[in-house]
Amino acid sequence: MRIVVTGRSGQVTRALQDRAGEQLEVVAVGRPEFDLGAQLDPTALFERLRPDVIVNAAAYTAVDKAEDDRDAALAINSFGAGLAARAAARIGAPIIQLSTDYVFDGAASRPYTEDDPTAPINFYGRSKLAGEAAVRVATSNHVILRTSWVYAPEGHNFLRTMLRLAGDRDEIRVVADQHGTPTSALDLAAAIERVAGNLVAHPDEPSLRGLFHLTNSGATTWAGFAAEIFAMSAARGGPCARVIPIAASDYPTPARRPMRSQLDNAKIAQSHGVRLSDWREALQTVMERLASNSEFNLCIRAGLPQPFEKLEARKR
Ligand SMILES: NC(=O)C1=CN([C@@H]2O[C@H](COP(=O)(O)OP(=O)(O)OC[C@H]3O[C@@H](n4cnc5c(N)ncnc54)[C@H](OP(=O)(O)O)[C@@H]3O)[C@@H](O)[C@H]2O)C=CC1
Ligand SMILES: Cc1cn([C@H]2C[C@H](O)[C@@H](COP(=O)(O)OP(=O)(O)O[C@H]3O[C@@H](C)C(=O)[C@@H](O)[C@H]3O)O2)c(=O)[nH]c1=O
Ligand SMILES: [Mg+2]
Repeated sequence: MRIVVTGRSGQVTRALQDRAGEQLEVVAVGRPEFDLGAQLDPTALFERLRPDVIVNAAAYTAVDKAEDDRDAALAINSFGAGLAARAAARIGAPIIQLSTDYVFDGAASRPYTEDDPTAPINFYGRSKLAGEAAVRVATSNHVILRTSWVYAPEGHNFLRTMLRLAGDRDEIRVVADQHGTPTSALDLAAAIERVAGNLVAHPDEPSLRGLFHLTNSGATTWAGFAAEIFAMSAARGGPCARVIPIAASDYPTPARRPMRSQLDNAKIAQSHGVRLSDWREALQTVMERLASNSEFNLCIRAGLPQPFEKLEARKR
């Protein structure tokens, strides 16, 4: 199977590339020849690459920046997604569109299902929701996959931000009243491969198409996620800091974030046979991967920026 994935070095793109092997070919397309913001029709590019499935993973993902950079966020996340989906339809390939828990307002008291009404409270969420609609209009041969709190050993994510901040701080204040589910890009890529395989194997099966929620299982808060990151990092001699739980109201940001955005994963388990592990288990795997890369080890070996010393001091 050949997957064409959009975005050059995004977390999901890289995780898919890592899975490439005999059964799976992964071709990443990105700027400049594939630019979701430039409103260029990618039909000819897709035609040339002859994918079995297209994964639109490219997006404007800077949540706070999107509040002030609305034209770009909308161009990429909405119009761009529509262009990619129309091109997919023209070449007869299914498209898997990535979307987000931030399409919800977070006021629910239980995990959101695919039937629950959306009501984004920030512009990133609005632009991604408009992207879902654009894909739906362009082709019925789609899967819209809403996920949340994605992290990976590489790229821009909360895990790496926390480890970096722990490099020069003993304490980090982290929001403890926003609930959701951290999701490993590695697990997400495995699931995408499975879903793509199902779409190819059953080109006319409607139950495999449409809207699905997919995250690791369980839930926590950003503070809970940070605490687990540091516990696992400390166990490997990596950077760690004390997490000071705070209210979101004490951490002002340009964009509001949902208070509860856990997603119910029952539908994709039923239709595609995909079920992801508990978020802590997934985090272990990513931490192992991270600990084996040079950056993490360098930090330990050089004793810089003293994560190890801090840890030793605490043990004494
Ligand atoms: N990160 C998260 O927490 C979550 C992400 N999602 C969704 O999952 C998908 C994948 O996210 P993730 O892998 O984390 O994304 P990243 O933030 O890691 O990467 C974004 C990707 O989008 C590409 N990109 C940005 N602008 C353009 C453009 N104008 N034209 C072409 N490519 C562009 C970037 O390209 P380049 O490599 O060239 O910089 C990069 O590859 C996105 O649709 C996102 O909305 C959903 C829920 C949570
Ligand atoms: C860096 C930092 C953040 N925070 C808070 C701010 C915010 O409420 C929360 C998460 O902040 P971030 O900016 O890392 O995460 P954010 O960009 O909101 O992450 C979102 O990205 C998009 C792309 C998605 O689709 C969502 O699913 C979600 O993953 O943590 C702290 O409390 N302390 C800190 O030191
Ligand atoms: Mg962010």
